[in-house]
Amino acid sequence: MTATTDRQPDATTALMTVTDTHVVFPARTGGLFRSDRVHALTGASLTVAPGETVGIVGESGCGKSTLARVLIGVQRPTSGTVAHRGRDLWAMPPAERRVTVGTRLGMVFQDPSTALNRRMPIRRVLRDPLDVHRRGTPAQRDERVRELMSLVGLPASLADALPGQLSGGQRQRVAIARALALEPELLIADEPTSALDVSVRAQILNLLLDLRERLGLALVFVSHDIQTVRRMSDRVITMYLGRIVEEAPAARVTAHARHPYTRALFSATPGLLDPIQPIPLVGPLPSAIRPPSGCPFRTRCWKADDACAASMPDFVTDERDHRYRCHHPVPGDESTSGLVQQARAARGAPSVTSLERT
Ligand SMILES: Nc1ncnc2c1ncn2[C@@H]1O[C@H](COP(=O)(O)OP(=O)(O)OP(=O)(O)O)[C@@H](O)[C@H]1O
Repeated sequence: MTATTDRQPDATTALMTVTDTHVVFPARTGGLFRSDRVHALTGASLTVAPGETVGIVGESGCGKSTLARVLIGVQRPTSGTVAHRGRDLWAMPPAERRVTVGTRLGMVFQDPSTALNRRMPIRRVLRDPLDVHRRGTPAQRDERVRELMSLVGLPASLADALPGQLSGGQRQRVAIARALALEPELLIADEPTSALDVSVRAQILNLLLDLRERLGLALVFVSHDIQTVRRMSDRVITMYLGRIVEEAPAARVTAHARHPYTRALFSATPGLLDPIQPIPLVGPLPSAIRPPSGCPFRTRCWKADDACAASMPDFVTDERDHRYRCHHPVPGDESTSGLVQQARAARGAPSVTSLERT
């Protein structure tokens, strides 16, 4: 087992390499002072290899979307670097960055209704990126539009329809087809099904899985739906208050997660662990404007002590490429019921709350 300040990515094999990135925003709401700043991302590092699927989980406001936007090159980090195949996106000439971001990286958003121009027929929605990046002849672009519609399971008869004439599921298929138009290497899906009816969610997830296989895409998947993240991903990243606190192979993250926050998050997901009892935590997520000193999870953690207030520990990486940063990691074989009892004993059952069920 090794202690590292963070993963040292291999830039020759990684598709995307994010190194020690911070994103700080001026506070929109909740700030007491005009000078208040939101620490949306703090020291985040990760790599995405070609063809792999990385899931990102964490409560609302933990920085998942900010990390996704940094990865896709639409959010410039306040500090730190983000590189595509070893080349720093923000050190590139702007024209080269626009081409890299526009053609190699694709993004699918939560709500297809707002992501698509309501006045553009589907044919134009899909042709637009091909026109902007001057791909092929006009006839080849028309052919590519037909190909894309078929790829995502949309009938050719919908080519002249407006987004408003389609169902939510069909609109999300259009958004996925548009993201794939220029054959990106990486697709980032930020809550791609949460605005859809439950009945079509599985179809869209299966479509993403199918496209991943057929096109050899890398996928970064952000969701509150932990079951789905686990099913879709090779690796799962847990974020808490702007920090990556754990990264584990998907098979190990459920019952063998080492960070207390990951265990609490998964225990609050119905049907994932046995018993179904959530690990009780104290209070709500602290403000990202004034995060707690040391480990930001310490204010809610049943294991916290003075060491946790004093410093954020370095990452420890085990032989399974499972990394976590915690002064008091959960033993890998500790049962959830044991953790529930420990948390109750440490805090006193009546005063504790559990994470919101996601
Ligand atoms: N443009 C912005 N200006 C100011 N604060 C922002 C901005 N974007 C995000 N934030 C803040 O940064 C923090 C992280 O937000 P982010 O959207 O990345 O979290 P998230 O985990 O994706 O949340 P959710 O699951 O609700 O989408 C939050 O406190 C949020 O309010």
